Amino acid sequence: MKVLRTPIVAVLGHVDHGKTTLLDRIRRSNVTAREAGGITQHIGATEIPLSAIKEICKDIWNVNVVIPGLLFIDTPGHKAFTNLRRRGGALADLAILIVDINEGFKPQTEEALMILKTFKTPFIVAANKIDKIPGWQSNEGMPFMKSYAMQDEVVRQRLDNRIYELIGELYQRGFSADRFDRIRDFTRNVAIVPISALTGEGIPELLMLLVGLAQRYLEKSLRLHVEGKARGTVLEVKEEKGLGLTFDAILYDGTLRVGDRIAIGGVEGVIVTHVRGILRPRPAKEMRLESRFKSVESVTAAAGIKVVAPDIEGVLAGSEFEVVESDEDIKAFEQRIKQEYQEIAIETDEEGVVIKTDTLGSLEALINEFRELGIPIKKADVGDITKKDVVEASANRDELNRVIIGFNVKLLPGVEEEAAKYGVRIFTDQIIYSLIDNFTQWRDEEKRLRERQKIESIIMPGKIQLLKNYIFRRSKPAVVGVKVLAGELRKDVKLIKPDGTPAGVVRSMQKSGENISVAREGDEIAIAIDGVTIGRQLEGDEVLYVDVPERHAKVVERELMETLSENARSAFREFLDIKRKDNPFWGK
Ligand SMILES: Nc1nc2c(ncn2[C@@H]2O[C@H](COP(=O)(O)OP(=O)(O)OP(=O)(O)O)[C@@H](O)[C@H]2O)c(=O)[nH]1
Repeated sequence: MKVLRTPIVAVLGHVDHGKTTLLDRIRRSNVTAREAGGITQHIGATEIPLSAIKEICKDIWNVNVVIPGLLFIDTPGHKAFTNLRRRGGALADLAILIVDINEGFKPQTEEALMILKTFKTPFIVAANKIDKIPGWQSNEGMPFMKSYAMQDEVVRQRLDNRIYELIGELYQRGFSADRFDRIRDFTRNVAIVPISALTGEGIPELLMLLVGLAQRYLEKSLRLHVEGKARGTVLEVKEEKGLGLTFDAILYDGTLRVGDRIAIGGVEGVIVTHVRGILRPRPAKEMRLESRFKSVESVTAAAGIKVVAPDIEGVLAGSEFEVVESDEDIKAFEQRIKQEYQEIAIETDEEGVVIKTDTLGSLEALINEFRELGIPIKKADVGDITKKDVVEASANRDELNRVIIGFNVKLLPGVEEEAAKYGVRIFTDQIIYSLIDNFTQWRDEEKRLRERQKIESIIMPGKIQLLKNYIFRRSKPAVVGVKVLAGELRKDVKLIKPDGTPAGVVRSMQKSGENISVAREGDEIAIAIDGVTIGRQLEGDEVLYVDVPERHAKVVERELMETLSENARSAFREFLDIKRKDNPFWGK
């Protein structure tokens, strides 16, 4: 028979949308479910064996399942998710994205989605707090479909409307989703299960779908070597009274035994030690006993355990460990950890921003998102922000890249002063989504500002008509009424005639008796022109063009055409024709 390991499930979602309540509810479940097969408490995780899931779902159970159950990681949230890694990705095999159905999407919902996308983790959306929908009649622990059928028509409508909103939100972010009972192909669609973590409604469907998803998609990766090499992820290192230093871990592969030699990722490289003891929590009813743990000889994945081992001071939370039998094994482990780190932490683009994060997982998610946005990355690494980072960021040619993005990291002393000195901007946040949002907003605003500055310093095309009936003075300077036919006219620009000959410099402009510095398409104004005499170089009724300097004309033609009106564009083309009549390469 195929032996599949227990899939590991994480719960993600915005603050207060109900992650903890859902985990609590699943942990407590109803009494019969607990008696049915023991929902067992692990270290850092809760296991619901298949028998207990079947009991919770008994009204609707219709699947053929060979996975042994589900293991929920007890620490909810994206941090737990991105911190806990295993070979090439996140520790969790599956995720529940919990969204308060009455509030909809929030920043951390966005963030969770982003992370799930990065790690390609299959997930189900739990639309929580349906009991708060006005008029909802709660039915403790009932399957959603059954409880839904018992609600008033208007209440059902209210719920459906909110589900549609969620579908819309997910659609905008590239996910096709629907209420679970309307989905046929779960490979293409994200299922939304309406639940109440408080009353337990919908939890039967949620669990059953998770089991179904695991069974369908993960068979290959779950078909592990329960007998193979033990591998796991460290949750945290903890001092335990009477035991000394221990580490809590999730074993995701193989069987770990007391006496096994293990290699673990540490602050300063790989640590090699051996398992002195494996502890599991005592069942709740034995809680009064002296110790909270019981010692076991071996344990099989997936499981949450506490490991007693010597020399583990430097062990890094979130890193992997593996049983090693020989020196080659240790080397291979070191190599793999290094390679994985190198694959993620990058030092590539010559020009780009600097990214610093707290963990490899969050680094991976951020890099992924920046790549998708097309923002260059010069350096990405785990750790606090240092002066060296400031120096690297400041070496960028483009100011838009003189930026450090910090997720959940500190600024080391002196960094702020250094950044101010070198004109480096630092963005930090504890939500990836807001971090990216703040940065891109700044970047967009900065770009707009530049564009404006560029436009303001560039002499833009313009075409004017002299008005013969409004000649106020013939020379020194000539003062004459004009109409701006296209583009704009500024003080101090030179003018030319359609044959390319110079027609003086605009010294000043007046509109309705007021001095102005710029006139736009359609304006009728009086201008003073230096360097010409009306009756000699000018008749006083001709069309004139702004003499855009060659360097400016290049910029206009290459970059600013889109900012011009239709009229200004054709006036500019006429102007270029004049200039290129004798020199076809003018302004090219
Ligand atoms: N009415 C109702 N309230 C709920 C439900 N689920 C959670 N709550 C309440 O919502 C509040 C927040 O729930 P938590 O479970 O603490 O939310 P969380 O997502 O774990 O929040 P953080 O741990 O702060 O991120 C609590 O007051 C819960 O009692 C539900 O299904 N219905």
